Amino acid sequence: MILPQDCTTMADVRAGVDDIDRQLAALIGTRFRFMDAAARIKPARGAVRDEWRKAQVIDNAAVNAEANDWPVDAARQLWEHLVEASIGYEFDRFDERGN
Ligand SMILES: O=C(O)C(=O)C[C@]1(C(=O)O)C=C[C@@H](O)C=C1
Repeated sequence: MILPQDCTTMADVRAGVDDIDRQLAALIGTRFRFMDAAARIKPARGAVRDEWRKAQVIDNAAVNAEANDWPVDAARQLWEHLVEASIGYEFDRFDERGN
């Protein structure tokens, strides 16, 4: 894969971005498989949304962004959406259990 510092055209840049996005999609897919597991393991529907853990996950995302040299505010916004999407998905999977 081409490195950012080696890009000389926008085609190079976009090929790099598309490759990164494919990798992100695979990782996010694996993250959603953990939501399948959470929906299977949690004892009650009321446990699906956990605001304390949500705050911890978003704080972790901010620390990880800073460690990898990208904007902390962007990380907080992205993970806010990611965790809310995960919660919605987890509710759907939990409700499929039927108990
Ligand atoms: O840690 C959990 O309890 C999860 O179900 C995972 C997760 C997340 O997306 O990281 C999703 C829902 C909870 O509100 C908190 C965090």
